[in-house]
Amino acid sequence: MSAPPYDPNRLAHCAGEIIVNTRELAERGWTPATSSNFSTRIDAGHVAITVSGRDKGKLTEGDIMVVDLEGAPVGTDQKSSAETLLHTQLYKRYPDIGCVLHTHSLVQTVASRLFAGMGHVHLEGYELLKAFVGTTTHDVELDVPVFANTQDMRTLAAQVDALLDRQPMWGYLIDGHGLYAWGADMAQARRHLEAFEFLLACELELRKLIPHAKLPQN
Ligand SMILES: CSCCC(=O)C(=O)COP(=O)(O)O
Ligand SMILES: [Zn+2]
Repeated sequence: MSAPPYDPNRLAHCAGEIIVNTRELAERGWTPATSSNFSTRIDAGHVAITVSGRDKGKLTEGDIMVVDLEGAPVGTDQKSSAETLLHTQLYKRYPDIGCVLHTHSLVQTVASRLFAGMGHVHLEGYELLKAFVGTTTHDVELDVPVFANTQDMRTLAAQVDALLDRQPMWGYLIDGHGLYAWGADMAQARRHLEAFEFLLACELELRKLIPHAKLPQN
């Protein structure tokens, strides 16, 4: 049997990191009904990613596989996440990106529905905006895009790419679906994911407390 085109020790490290972090996110209820998918970069041309359809709260090493940056399986006939292209497009575009996380929390899903018509969720004035790399003050405005859901990942990936050409971002929502967030490594991607979750929850809570508040126009 020939040696794999990546470092197996690095794959084992990536798989361990995905398993531990995914279990923690699953315990929060952010990965219901086998939803969500997770990946980390192995090297310049390979990504460790969850196998499609697995219970993300019960992942073991056999539930993590390798794909190349085109999303094709490497050294396995397992089927990678149905949303693999949404991961690999980020690794391909940004050599410094090391981790992509996708979850389906209640907050993310409700916010995606509420703000879909606007095309984004407008955030401003929150101290927690400083959790996003490159933001050093609360005094900034951030629009979290909301894309229409589709089963056509090539189309969605092209839409994400087109927006990334115009606006840097650390994550986006998909309507009625969930959130994508990414970062240089697992810790940074998790920080971004948790910041999005908290800030979206704040926006939903504000609308409960002030039911007649106008949704932002921008
Ligand atoms: C039952 S969840 C529907 C698919 C989805 O949105 C998801 O995140 C999980 O898909 P995967 O193929 O990565 O398991
Ligand atoms: Zn999903």
